[in-house]
Amino acid sequence: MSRAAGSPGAADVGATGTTGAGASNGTVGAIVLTGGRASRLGGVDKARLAVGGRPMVETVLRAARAVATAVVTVGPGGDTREEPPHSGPVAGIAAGLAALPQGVGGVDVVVVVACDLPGLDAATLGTLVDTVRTSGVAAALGVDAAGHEQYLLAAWDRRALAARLARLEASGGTAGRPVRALFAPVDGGAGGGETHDHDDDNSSHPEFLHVPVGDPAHDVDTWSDLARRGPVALAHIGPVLAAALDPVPAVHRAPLTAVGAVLAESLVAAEAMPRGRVSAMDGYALAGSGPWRLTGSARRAGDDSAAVLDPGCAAPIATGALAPVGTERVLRHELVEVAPGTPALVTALPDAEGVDDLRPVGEDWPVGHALAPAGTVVDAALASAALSAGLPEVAVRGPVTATVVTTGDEVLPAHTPNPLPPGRIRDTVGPLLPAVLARAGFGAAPALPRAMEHCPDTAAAFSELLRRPRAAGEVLVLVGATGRGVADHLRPALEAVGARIVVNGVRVRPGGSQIVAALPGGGVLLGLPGNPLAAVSAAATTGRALVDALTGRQRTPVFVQTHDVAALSHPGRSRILPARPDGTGSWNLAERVRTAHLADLAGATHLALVPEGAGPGDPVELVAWI
Ligand SMILES: Nc1nc2c(c(=O)[nH]1)N[C@H]1C(S)=C(S)[C@@H](COP(=O)(O)OP(=O)(O)OC[C@H]3O[C@@H](n4cnc5c(N)ncnc54)[C@H](O)[C@@H]3O)O[C@H]1N2
Ligand code: MOO
Repeated sequence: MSRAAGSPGAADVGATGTTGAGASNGTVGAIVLTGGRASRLGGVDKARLAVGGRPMVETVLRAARAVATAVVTVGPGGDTREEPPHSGPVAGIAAGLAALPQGVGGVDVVVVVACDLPGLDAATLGTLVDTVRTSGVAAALGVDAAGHEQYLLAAWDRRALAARLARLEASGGTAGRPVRALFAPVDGGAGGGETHDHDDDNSSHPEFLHVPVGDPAHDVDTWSDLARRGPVALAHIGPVLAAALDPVPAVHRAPLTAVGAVLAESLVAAEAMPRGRVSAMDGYALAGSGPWRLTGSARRAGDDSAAVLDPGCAAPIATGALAPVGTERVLRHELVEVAPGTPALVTALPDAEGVDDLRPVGEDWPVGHALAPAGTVVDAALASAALSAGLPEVAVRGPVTATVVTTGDEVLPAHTPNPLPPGRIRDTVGPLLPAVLARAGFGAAPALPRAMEHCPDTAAAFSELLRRPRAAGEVLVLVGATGRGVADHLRPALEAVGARIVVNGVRVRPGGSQIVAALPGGGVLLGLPGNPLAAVSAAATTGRALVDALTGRQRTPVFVQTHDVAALSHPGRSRILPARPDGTGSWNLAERVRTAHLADLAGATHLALVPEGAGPGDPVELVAWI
């Protein structure tokens, strides 16, 4: 995790800032925990994950600075660190407290917050601080609307926090302790350790108060937590979809009918390659040492008769033929000389030194050899190899299928002749989407051009379309209506039919308004923005991530160095730009694109994914879009 941007350095600790929102009879300090391994987020730098366009840690720091005169970040690159590193939040809080100003003029209330609270605001922290000050409890902690405690959203009486940390330190140390240990009952204390709702009468003098704060108590622990908070980064679509959608069930298929599907299990050879001792060349099977008498009968591929070759003898043998019993070596005919006679004599030429054209059983692979891991796409070569390995069937998922439906009452079929009525346009993207989706990994594109299904701009038509029963793994690809305009029925219809939205916008241009949702009738919706270039970009990128999520496909991305990536990059969102080879091993990216047509994509075989905030020399991912 990098240092929290804008976090105060050690010199800033104790600097004067905004005073607490509560009745102030001392100063407020804040400990912001930025560490943690983010294991359910694939180990990303959680603090820097952006929600609403701002890294979560910046939101939390902004709120903390509004109520506290001293703010300490604890974590890698922060003001201080837990000891030892990665020893958990309690050790982090101990390190943070030690870094806050002590003694006269020091803090009397300590706010303890995690960095992953993107809904946090100053008012919430002010309420917690006020609660501690006015009630005299050890700590006030936030709870969400469902009543779940958020231990890392609390305001503490400094002395109570110090005492509890000292107690834990004395009984095994603070390292590795769960944060709830700080709230554990203290033996002998009247009402010790009890937590009470804020509204309770406090006759039993609880040590802790629950303060209902609602959304600010929701942390981001998973990809689904992140996606619920609005547009996700282009780079995070894959993990967000994988976390939100179940893969389609695995089925068994004959290898050649599984091309395009994804291995659900590793492909393990049932038979060795080769299965028997066979000749790699047309030549002579040889037994014992030479010269050899050519007495054996010729051996052809497919002949499994019980022929025996005696020592000192040779027999003609064909490529792929099983060697007769007794064969010790095979030499291709270029490497021997055959002298006529009765019998003829076979002699090895000098170049035969060290050569043996007899293939032992399992020379290429033994029984049980894993030819490809789960997640591999079955291509023609792998299907063929599965046959070589004696597999009548392979376990696969997919291919998933796509049904393309256009929207927009202004959109007329692609073949509509001139003159078009004013304000109307032709469908210039629907007919080619099947090919783009096929490139992304969906099942084979139907023949083009084909009649597109079109959904009229009415709420009823959208609801009917979204409710229609669909097979698992069928993706409804809708073009347009993803916006929030007067004619955009998709979002209201998704809500009306009870769909589960899993991606609600992506931080990318073009294509930012795209939507992915699990549909009530089965299947998944991929809502593409209506502008043709945005639709193609989203189909190529989110489309392939959907295939990955639904099939378990593992892909190796293609990264390249390009010219001017830093100049082309935007700080807050990715860009998708047409890419063309420059003829010298690098790529030229279009500087800008117009999205209402595909003219800027003509001749560009690839789309370049320019990461947000890219620096000079940063790699760019290339996606073959068609
Ligand atoms: N207030 C805002 N308005 C819009 C924004 C925005 O951020 N704020 N973003 C713009 C961008 S960028 C896009 S992309 C679109 C996405 O919205 P929709 O998915 O609802 O797209 P539509 O409004 O349905 O269509 C947009 C555009 O594309 C034309 N279109 C639609 N389908 C086809 C087709 N099959 N073939 C050719 N052209 C098509 C449609 O006529 C519109 O002109 O929102 C912008 N607005
Ligand atoms: O998604 Mo819009 O067309 O960014 O271009």
